[in-house]
Amino acid sequence: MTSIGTITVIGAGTMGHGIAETFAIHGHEVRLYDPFPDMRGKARAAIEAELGLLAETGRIDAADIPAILGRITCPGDLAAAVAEAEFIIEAIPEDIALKRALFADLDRLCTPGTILASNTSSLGLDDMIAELPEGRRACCMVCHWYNPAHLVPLVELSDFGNMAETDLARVEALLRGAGKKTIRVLKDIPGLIANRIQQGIAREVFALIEAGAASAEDIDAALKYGPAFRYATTGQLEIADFGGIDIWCAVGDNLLPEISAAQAASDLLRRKIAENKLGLKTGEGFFSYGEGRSAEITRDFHRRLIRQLAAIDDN
Ligand SMILES: NC(=O)C1=CN([C@@H]2O[C@H](COP(=O)(O)OP(=O)(O)OC[C@H]3O[C@@H](n4cnc5c(N)ncnc54)[C@H](O)[C@@H]3O)[C@@H](O)[C@H]2O)C=CC1
Ligand SMILES: O=C(O)[C@@H](O)C(=O)[C@H](O)[C@@H](O)CO
Repeated sequence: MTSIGTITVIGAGTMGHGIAETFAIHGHEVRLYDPFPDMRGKARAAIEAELGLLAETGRIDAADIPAILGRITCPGDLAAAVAEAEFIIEAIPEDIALKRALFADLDRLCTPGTILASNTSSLGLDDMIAELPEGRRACCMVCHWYNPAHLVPLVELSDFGNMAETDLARVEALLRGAGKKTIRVLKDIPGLIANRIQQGIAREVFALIEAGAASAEDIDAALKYGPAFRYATTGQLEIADFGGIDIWCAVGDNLLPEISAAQAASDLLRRKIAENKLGLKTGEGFFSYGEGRSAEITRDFHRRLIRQLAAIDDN
């Protein structure tokens, strides 16, 4: 099986910069393309800051940082960014029209056999590539990373039977070689696996806040020191086995009629959007962060995740 060489990441935002950083840390030449120069600049600054914290916490050697940065180029021209690339992943905004247009551009610009992946959170692969020729569609997949991409181990691979096994195996080897934990999603279901689970949890959390069941701090603490604490080392199906499937069945019958079955995002989120309380990026969401503390708070969040990484390294 031939390993993947040059990698191109399209979209240098929240996810794209971390994906590019991850591949560069693991020795790959990476082109990080974005049409907006300011985004390319912000991406490089974010990568440098994150590499500094990885070095400070011993995850990488500080002496390697110049070489890692040297493996990342940030072209502003799409054709140049994708030339000779063997694996391309897009992390552009979650907008089906944008993604369809980008895949059409990639079909025009890329050599046959180039693997094209989407980091989409919720859109269907087929919706993005339906207009592409059959041969190009057979090289398309979803490759869904979690935020922050350079720290969260999970990457969900999903081709829905669309790709040759050899190509899927090459991507799997690429990601595992970059320290990621991959799973294969077998059905064309929007949101894949972990996002569907996560949205189910978030739906109930927002419903509990709306109902005034507990404070925001306590609801987050309940998750952090309860189920999420267990989930860090033990999956839900194992937990059901350990707790007793009969118990999980009985409790399910009692509680499922009681919990939220909302079929749309909570109005609580819409009210906060209307108040421009978008979270850390506007200084307030469910919690208040004050002005100009985004970098400090993000660094603390990453430091917590790095400690968590150390804990699961032995798993
Ligand atoms: N933010 C998150 O927590 C996660 C997001 N995702 C998915 O990753 C994708 C990207 O999300 P984010 O990184 O959060 O978005 P973002 O808004 O932070 O970054 C998107 C980047 O794409 C660039 N861009 C816009 N139009 C473009 C185009 N036509 N061609 C190339 N670049 C373009 C923008 O300049 C921006 O830098 C979305 O599909 C999202 O659903 C997946 C996992 C987590
Ligand atoms: O949480 C993540 O990192 C990913 O699962 C995402 O796709 C987005 O954050 C999404 O879950 C937001 O709803």
